[in-house]
Formats: sequence, C-alpha cells, structure tokens
Amino acid sequence: MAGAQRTEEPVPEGAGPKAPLRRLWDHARPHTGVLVVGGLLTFVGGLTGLAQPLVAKLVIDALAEGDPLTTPLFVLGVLVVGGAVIAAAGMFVLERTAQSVVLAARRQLVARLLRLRVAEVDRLKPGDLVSRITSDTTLLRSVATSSITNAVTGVLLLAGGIALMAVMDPVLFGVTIGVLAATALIMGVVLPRIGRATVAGQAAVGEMGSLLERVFGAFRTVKASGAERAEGERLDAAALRAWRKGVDVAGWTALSGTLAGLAVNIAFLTVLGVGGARVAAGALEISSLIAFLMLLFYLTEPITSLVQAATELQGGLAAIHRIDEVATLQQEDTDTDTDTGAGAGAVRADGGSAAVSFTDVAFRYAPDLPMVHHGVTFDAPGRGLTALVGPSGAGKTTVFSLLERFYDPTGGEVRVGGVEVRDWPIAALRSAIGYVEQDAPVLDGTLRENLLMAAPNATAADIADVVERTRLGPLLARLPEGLDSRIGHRGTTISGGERQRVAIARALLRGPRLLLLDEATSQLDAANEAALKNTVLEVARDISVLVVAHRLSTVTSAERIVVMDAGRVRAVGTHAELVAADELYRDLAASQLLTAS
Ligand SMILES: Nc1ncnc2c1ncn2[C@@H]1O[C@H](COP(=O)(O)OP(=O)(O)OP(=O)(O)O)[C@@H](O)[C@H]1O
Repeated sequence: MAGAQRTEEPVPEGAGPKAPLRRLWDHARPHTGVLVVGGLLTFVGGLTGLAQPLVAKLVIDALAEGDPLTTPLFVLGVLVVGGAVIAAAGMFVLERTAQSVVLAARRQLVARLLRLRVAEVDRLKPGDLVSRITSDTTLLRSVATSSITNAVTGVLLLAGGIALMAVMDPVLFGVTIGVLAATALIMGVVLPRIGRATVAGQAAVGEMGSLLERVFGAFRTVKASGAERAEGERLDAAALRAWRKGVDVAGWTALSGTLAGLAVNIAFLTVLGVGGARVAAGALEISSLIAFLMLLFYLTEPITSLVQAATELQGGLAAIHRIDEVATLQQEDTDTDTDTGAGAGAVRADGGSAAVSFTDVAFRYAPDLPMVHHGVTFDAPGRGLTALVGPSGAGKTTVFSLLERFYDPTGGEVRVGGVEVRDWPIAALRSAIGYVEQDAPVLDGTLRENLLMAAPNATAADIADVVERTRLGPLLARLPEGLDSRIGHRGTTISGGERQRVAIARALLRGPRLLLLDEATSQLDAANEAALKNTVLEVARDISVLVVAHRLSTVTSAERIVVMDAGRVRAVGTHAELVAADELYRDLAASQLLTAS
C-alpha cells in the first residue's frame, strides 16, 4: 500500500543482544578498504619492530666474530626510522576512519530519531536520546577501527613472536606460554566487568541528559517553584552514578593494563632465570637468550594493544547496545513523495479542500491505558468552521492527533478528503494539514526561520500575506531586525498571543487544505481575540477549519459545533440549536467557555 505506515523499521540483520560483535562490525564494514590499509601500515610498522631483535642478534654475532658492522647497523637504522614513519601513517589513517565511523553512526541515529513515531517520543526521555547521539557514538570512535586493527595485528604479531620463540627454545617458550595463559584467564574475569560498568555509566549520562532537558524545558517553573536545589540534587545523584561507574571502569582498566605488563615482566624474569641456568649448563647460546629476551620484551606492545583492544571493545559493545535500542523503536515513513499516492490524488479530485470524517473511531494511547475514544463519529465538510467543544479530557485534542496520524485508531475509520488516513502517504497527509498546537510552540531561531519551517520555499510575498492575515505587522515593526530577529528559546521574547499568531502564520504558509487549531485556554485581550477570530473565519471560507474551541466567540461563529464528552460525540449543531437542545453544551457555554473581555 502506497501510504502504509512503516510501524517498525526492520532491525538490521544480526542486530539484537545476541550479535553485538556483528553489529559493531556493521559500523566498521563500510570502511573495510581504509581499515585494511591502516591495519597493514600498523602491521608492517610492527613487523619492523619484530625484526629488530633478529638484526640485533646479527650485530652481536658480528661483534663477537669481528665481522664488519656496517650492513647490520644500516639495516637496523632503516628498520627503526622506517618502522616509526609507517606506524605513524597507519595511526593517522585509522584515527581518520574512526572519526568517519562516528559520523556515520550519528547521521544514522539522527535520521532514525527524526522519523520516530510520536507515540515513541511521548514514552521516551528526549534527553536520553540526545546523549545516545552525542555521547554513546563517541565510544565507537576507537573500537570500530583501531581496536579491530590492534586486535588483528596484536594477534598476528603475538602468534609470529610465539612461533619464533618455539623455534628458538622450547623450554623458554613453555615458561612464557604458561605465564601468558594465566593472565588470559584473569582477563576473562575482568573484561565483562568493564563492559557492565560502561553500560551503567552511559545510562547514567543519559539520565543526566533527561534531567537537564526536564529542567531547561520548564526553567521558569523550576525557578518560580524554588526547585533549584531539589532538581540540582537529582542531577548531582546522576552525575555521581556516572562518576562511580567511570571509576569502576578506570579501576578494572588499570587492573587489566597492569596485569598485562606484570605478565610480561614475570615471563621476562622467569625466562632470565631459567635461560641463565641453561646458558650456564651449556644448553643454550648467550646470543639466543638475549634474542629470546628481546623478543619477549618486544611482545609487550602487541600484548598491551590486545588488552587495550579488548578493553575498548567493552565500551563499544556498551555503546552498540544503547545505539541499537533506537533501531528497535517504531519509525514512520515521512520521505514518500508528496505528489504521488492515492491520497493526494483523491484530495485534488475533491477540489483541493479536505473534508474530515470520523466513523465509529475507538482509540487508546497504549494497550494498558483506558479507552479515550469510544466510537467517535462526526463529519466536517471541505469548507467552513467546525468547533469541537467538551469538558477537559473529553478527547478533543486526540481527534487532531489521529488526523495527523501521530497515532492510529484501534477501531473505526478516520478519513481526510474521502481517503482513510492510513492510505495517505504520511508526508502528503501532513502537507495537506496545517496544525496549530494548543501551546503554539515557537522554536529557537529567527521569526523568519519559524515561519519557513513548514514551507521552506515560500516567497517574500507569501510571508507578507500571512503576516497581514495573522495581524503580525505590529510585532514585526517592534522587533529590531524584523523577520530576522531572534525570538528566543521557545519564543520567550514574544507574548503568548504573538506566539499563537506566529504558529497560525506558520501553518497557513504551508498552504493547508485543512487547518487544525487547538485554541489556547488562556484569555486574550479583545483586540487579539477579534483579530484571531477574523483570521480563522477568512481561512474557513476556502478550506475546512477544525478548532478545539475554548472561546464563546469561536463557537458562536462556527457553522457546526461537535460536543464531545468522555470519548463520545453527544451532539452536533449550531450554537443556537445546541443551547436549546443540549444540557452539557448549555453548561459549557455558561461556565467553561471563555467569553470575550
Ligand atoms: N500522550 C498521551 N498518553 C496517554 N494519555 C493521554 C495522552 N494524551 C492525552 N491523554 C489522555 O487522553 C484523554 C483525552 O485527552 P485530550 O487531550 O484529547 O483531551 P481534551 O478533550 O483535548 O482535553 P483539554 O480540553 O483539557 O485539552 C485524557 O484523559 C488524557 O489524560
């Protein structure tokens, strides 16, 4: 079906708790070519180090035999300098790729988060989602690249070194392997602890994000309620949790690093003891013991990078866990071309306006919550003003959420322009509708940015037209830089009435065929109220306007009033008809609807 809503983005193959390593690899895979180059450079850099003890043995042998030193010394010099240059190039290539992995992960997360269903965002904490994009992705930085190549080159070099040792002297080899195996066993216990502490630490950072979002989302209320101390304590507790987990990670990481160093030292001393005895007994040449010790000394680096890779891997696995959780959230397909699809065509055939019809609609916000709509049925034709009224909690705003497909009904049908909303491509449906929320959100940025949000291609003439229709002229004249004045986080520098008119102007600029207006419950001054009413009435001449009405002046000018109560439509009529026939409406008109001042 053209407009079918994708209720769940398929989780990438292999995702889920069972395959975190594969998911980690998914992030690195697009960079395989560069990774191989970086890895090869690192590996070759490492090999030159591995060759150094062998050449050193040649130097010692040449010294002992009185042979010329020029060639072995030259080879040693090339190995030292060349190896350093190659290793540095490898490090840069890998670090650059690491940054690319983070960028790709962030882009993927941003795209997913913006396509989340409203229902998911209602359920989640935005601050935590933000920390997944900003903080968790950085953990992928090294793990997806340098850790992988460190692990691979570490394993290869270790295997090469161990093979050389086995050839040089089986007894010393046995001693070394014994010490390394004991260390590997201990690491098996330490590493999972690093992983668990990292997950908990990242969760605490996410919680801090949520708490910050909570505080700054209602900063004035926090101040006015004198809640700074209480909110500060919550934040402090989360910060402390993140610190504790960070300290845990630091402790375990220090232990694993020390263990690795200690293992090499113990192996070194044991080999020195056992090897020295064997040299004294004439079972081993002194140059072989020196070469063996150099080899062991050299293996410190691959062993340390292996341990470091394993430690970073724990961080990466923790990040993947939190990043992948976003992939399992429900997404919607808002990218569909708005000019195609059955819905768009059907509405055009209907003359460009969009009639609304609800037939026996049943709805609840979640399976464990009570029903909000119990069979809502009403029609609003393609033109004119329809007012929805009813006591608080009757389900009026929910009607708008179903029209915008923020949620899907559990029963019945919602039609726009004669087409069931599920059959509309979502982008086309939303471009046909102008929606003004009750609290008329205004975003940080300039007035122009706020207006153009819904219609980026609107011309200066279009803007001038909506400014005129929504009576924003006086505001523009007052603002120092006109349309390019910043209006603050959530529009804090303009008044409530101005915010409402900016929100209506934004919705109108979209050229909607249906306007949904959730009227503010706050009282406006008489001039503002009359201005808004006239704007809405003008718009309703051409298209269908649905208003969740809180003002008597709005309902008296509506052609049709739908009275809702406890999730049902109890009456439909004009103001005069309903005053005569419906008791609840009479009460609402007398007590709850705001009257013009
Ligand atoms: N996102 C949500 N999740 C869960 N329940 C919700 C959600 N939004 C609204 N509700 C509940 O659904 C019911 C209807 O809410 P709705 O906002 O549609 O009422 P309303 O008639 O518009 O009320 P008001 O006039 O006070 O704005 C209420 O009981 C409300 O608590």
